[in-house]
Amino acid sequence: MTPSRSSLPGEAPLEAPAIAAEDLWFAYRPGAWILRGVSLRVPPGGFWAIMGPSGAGKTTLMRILAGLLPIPRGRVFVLGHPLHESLPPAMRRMVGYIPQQLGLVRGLTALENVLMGALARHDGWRTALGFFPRAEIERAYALLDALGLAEKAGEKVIRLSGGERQRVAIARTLMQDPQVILADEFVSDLDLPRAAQVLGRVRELARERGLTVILNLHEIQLVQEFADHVAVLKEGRIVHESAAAALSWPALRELIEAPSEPSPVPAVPSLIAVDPRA
Ligand SMILES: Nc1ncnc2c1ncn2[C@@H]1O[C@H](COP(=O)(O)OP(=O)(O)OP(=O)(O)O)[C@@H](O)[C@H]1O
Repeated sequence: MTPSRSSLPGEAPLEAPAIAAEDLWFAYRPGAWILRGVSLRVPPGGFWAIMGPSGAGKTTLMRILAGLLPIPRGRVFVLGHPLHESLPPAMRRMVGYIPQQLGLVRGLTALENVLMGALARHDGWRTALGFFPRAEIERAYALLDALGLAEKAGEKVIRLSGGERQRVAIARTLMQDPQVILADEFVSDLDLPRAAQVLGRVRELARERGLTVILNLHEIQLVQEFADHVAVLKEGRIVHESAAAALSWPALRELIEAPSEPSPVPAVPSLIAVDPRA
């Protein structure tokens, strides 16, 4: 069941969101709630930014949406499937997650890293040993080419610049054929012009493919230029949502500096999550 309500008489049908969270709570340790009742609905094809101060819970939220953390309380739907129940493996491939540290294998080449994105489609021993069908190799190369990295395909990741690595990570995620991309501050190591270049390309590719994208971003200029919608997370709660262009830097600062309102604590104290990967 998806969380979309049916439309009222005379109203256009409501589009089911690509990602929806309903009253999502999360704690790494008993009682220390990191997310406190987060609700959001990201429409298909949306290009959303999540902003907020350090420690607000942005990475935690991304990891939950990527299916990497348990959901102790609340409901999350990805492409209409309930993530709080079990998500079929085929659905997991529909969600591409780019962590802040990118998760590339530095000793492998750019092309080999991109091919990793196809692993889930080929679970035989040949791919485990690095033999990919020719068509996949050509696709991986085409993706690197589309991101301006054709001539770096054979270069080991350890020898690439920060921006080149970011583009390899994007190519690897696209290789997975996702419908949703979740990217966690993946351009934070770049200066603004280079971050803008990478984000511009990601937006183009996302539009061409009809992807839904959520990015954790720190720079308001990048949010205004590239995102169509922004949500601000503070102390585990969404304190603002609007069109990205409508959020100014002074307004963001005011939101972040405003005194926090107390939030009700969930009634079931035993629902505590532990991060198994921590
Ligand atoms: N594995 C973990 N175990 C325990 N606490 C954690 C773990 N990961 C994060 N936290 C805590 O959860 C809170 C939110 O962290 P999170 O990384 O989600 O915030 P963030 O908004 O992404 O911050 P930043 O912008 O600095 O990356 C922080 O107080 C952090 O210390």
